[in-house]
Amino acid sequence: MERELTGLREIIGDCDKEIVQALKTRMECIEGIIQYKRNHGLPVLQPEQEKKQLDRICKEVEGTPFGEEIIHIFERIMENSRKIQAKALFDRNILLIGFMGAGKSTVSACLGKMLAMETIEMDRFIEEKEGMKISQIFDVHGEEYFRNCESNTLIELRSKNHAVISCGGGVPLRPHNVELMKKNGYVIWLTAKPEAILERVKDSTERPLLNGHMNVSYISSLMESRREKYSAAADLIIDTTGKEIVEICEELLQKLSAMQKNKKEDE
Ligand SMILES: Nc1ncnc2c1ncn2[C@@H]1O[C@H](COP(=O)(O)OP(=O)(O)OP(=O)(O)O)[C@@H](O)[C@H]1O
Ligand SMILES: O=C(O)C1=C[C@@H](O)[C@@H](O)[C@H](O)C1
Ligand SMILES: [Mg+2]
Repeated sequence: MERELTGLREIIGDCDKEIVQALKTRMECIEGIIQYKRNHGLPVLQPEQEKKQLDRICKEVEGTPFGEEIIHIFERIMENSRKIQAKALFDRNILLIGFMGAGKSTVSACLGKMLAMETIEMDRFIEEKEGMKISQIFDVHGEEYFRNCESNTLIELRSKNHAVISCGGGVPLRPHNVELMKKNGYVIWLTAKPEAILERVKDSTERPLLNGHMNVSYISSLMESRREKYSAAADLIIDTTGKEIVEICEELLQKLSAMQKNKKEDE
């Protein structure tokens, strides 16, 4: 009986060795793919390719016991492959800035999934720390206090090195914040036409600066007054008007890779 158990454990040990070897080979292939994509200016991530691989695995395990568990393991393998690709392609944080409703939070969530990167919402981070919603912080402590919370959060986030950070809409207003952001990663400015912004945020009361001012003319003038500040902070600008989220993320990744490539060639 005991010998049978030892035998089974030995087989598991051999399986693990084979799995480790196969994973090493798989990761090496991923490194090769990264290099190829870089050299040929191809999109960073190709979700249709991942879907093809997963379909292949599903067929392979069809009707076998543990099919569901095996698929689950492969999903993790693919998630980690995305992580390796993203780490190789982007060596720094990605910080999203822009007007309220420009899509920073939505794009950040989508990018985080695509690149298997950690995502950080500055507004949520502050809400958790202060134990109240942004609108309450404005009501109880005033805007200046909230702006100090933003600056302190940026200081805390200096320790992050591979995250997508969705900044509050007003973060680039302070020059010192801009300095911190630029040191901490690539700053991407998401823009949208005032009409599109209004359409996106008109039913929400969560943005204190817009409460009582839900109209295109107010949004336009506040946006205009901030344009120079956003522009000074931005490494890259992406117009989101009329675009789907995935489309925006793909454009962002394409432009970011090209920018990184140019930067490295200049160095
Ligand atoms: N490209 C888009 N097309 C249509 N709707 C969008 C787009 N991007 C975001 N939205 C929608 O607009 C709303 C605001 O988006 P989101 O919260 O991501 O903006 P934000 O830039 O994070 O705003 P804030 O600065 O207030 O945090 C959400 O309901 C979201 O679903
Ligand atoms: O643009 C702004 O000033 C703000 C944007 C939101 O993300 C919140 O940070 C807050 O509502 C202020
Ligand atoms: Mg947001």
